[in-house]
Amino acid sequence: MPSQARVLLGERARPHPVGVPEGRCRAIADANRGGRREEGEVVVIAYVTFVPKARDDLFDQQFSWPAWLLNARAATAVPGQQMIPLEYSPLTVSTWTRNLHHDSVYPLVPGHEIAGVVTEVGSDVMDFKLGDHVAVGTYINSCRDCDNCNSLLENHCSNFVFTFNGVDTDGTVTKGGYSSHIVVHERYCYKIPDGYPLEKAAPLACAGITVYTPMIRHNMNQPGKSLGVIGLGGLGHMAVKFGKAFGLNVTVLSTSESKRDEAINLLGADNFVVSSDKNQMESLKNSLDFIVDTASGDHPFDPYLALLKVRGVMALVGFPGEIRVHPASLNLGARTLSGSVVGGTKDTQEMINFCAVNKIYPNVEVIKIDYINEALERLVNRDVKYRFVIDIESSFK
Ligand SMILES: NC(=O)C1=CN([C@@H]2O[C@H](COP(=O)(O)OP(=O)(O)OC[C@H]3O[C@@H](n4cnc5c(N)ncnc54)[C@H](OP(=O)(O)O)[C@@H]3O)[C@@H](O)[C@H]2O)C=CC1
Ligand SMILES: O=C/C=C/c1ccc(O)c(O)c1
Repeated sequence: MPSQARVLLGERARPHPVGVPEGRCRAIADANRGGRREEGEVVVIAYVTFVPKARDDLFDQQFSWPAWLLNARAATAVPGQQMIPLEYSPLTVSTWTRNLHHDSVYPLVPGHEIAGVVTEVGSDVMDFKLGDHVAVGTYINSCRDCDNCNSLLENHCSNFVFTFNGVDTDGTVTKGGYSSHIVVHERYCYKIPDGYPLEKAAPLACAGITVYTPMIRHNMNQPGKSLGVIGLGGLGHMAVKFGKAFGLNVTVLSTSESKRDEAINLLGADNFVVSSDKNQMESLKNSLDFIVDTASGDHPFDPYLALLKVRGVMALVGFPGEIRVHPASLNLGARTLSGSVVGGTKDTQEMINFCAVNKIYPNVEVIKIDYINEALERLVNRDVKYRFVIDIESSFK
């Protein structure tokens, strides 16, 4: 019988040692709970991303920065246990953190792009050992019995458990990576190859796999094909990197003229189009094999679908409020509008290995915890290239 996976975070809440301005956050005393381990689980303490998208929600009375500050502190204070200190934690606050689904359970500890070092392994763990560098992504459990799980497409298991704000098989609400450590079944843990910078690894576990999956599924790893990337953010910049590594002709479709130079000269995109410029969009019509739509906000779909060749595919990975498409945008040219969500465990490990071999690294800005409010401000203003990563360990030194 497979052992049950759990994600369990910091042991005890303590007064946090880092000053955070009054009114910006509120401490949660009961955010943590005792850690338990079972066979088959590894303990990971890590770096986590931070990507808030709506400022007000971040200061929601029950969403609390100190929740994870406290967790991070507690990690170093638990005696007698080998654990992985949380080192970097990219800031990502997504739909759940914002309670857009109205299902958030508080206190809420986010963080679903996690990278760290294994400090403890359960007796049944086969593939990991102490000291391994590992990542944990969007989900930490699934039924392990359905067709999707048996195909290692656990991301489509109807019982998959989100890394935070999910209800695990034992009824507990999961807490994410803004924490001292995470205990996770090895199935949902990915090996980071030797030499891969740990502080850059966390975004692979969500941003990376989310764009890699539809690109592979739609055979966009064939050199010479043309790729459009809507939205140059955490996901979009990874799509550009994968596109170039696959030998594609990459066009960035952005709302921000200010990103042109970076897209072309740093990320290596072949073309950059401001989506509000009708002439630029017109010149691209019927030219793209595939588009990956990473835009986080509402936007029209018809102008982008018009850029696809006959039988071209646009894969939606972002979560706009709604999709409105004129039927002719799909019927004429037999175009497809598809969707995708993160990726399975096999594909995730494959993607990480691909990144290591091809030296594909997410662009991150490593920050300490006391920079959190400035980071928030900059995130709101889309001023980050392309993930803030919190160096938790150093923040407490
Ligand atoms: N399907 C899945 O499995 C997953 C989905 N997501 C979703 O993907 C989306 C992107 O995430 P992430 O990359 O981290 O977010 P970021 O905030 O890092 O980037 C999103 C980018 O979208 C563009 N954008 C924002 N608003 C609009 C708008 N109204 N119209 C057009 N473009 C817009 C901007 O790029 P620019 O300035 O270039 O226009 C922005 O930089 C989010 O909706 C997120 O929830 C995230 C992870 C997994
Ligand atoms: O089931 C849907 C999950 C989507 C998702 C995963 C990760 C992330 O950052 C999101 O914004 C959405």
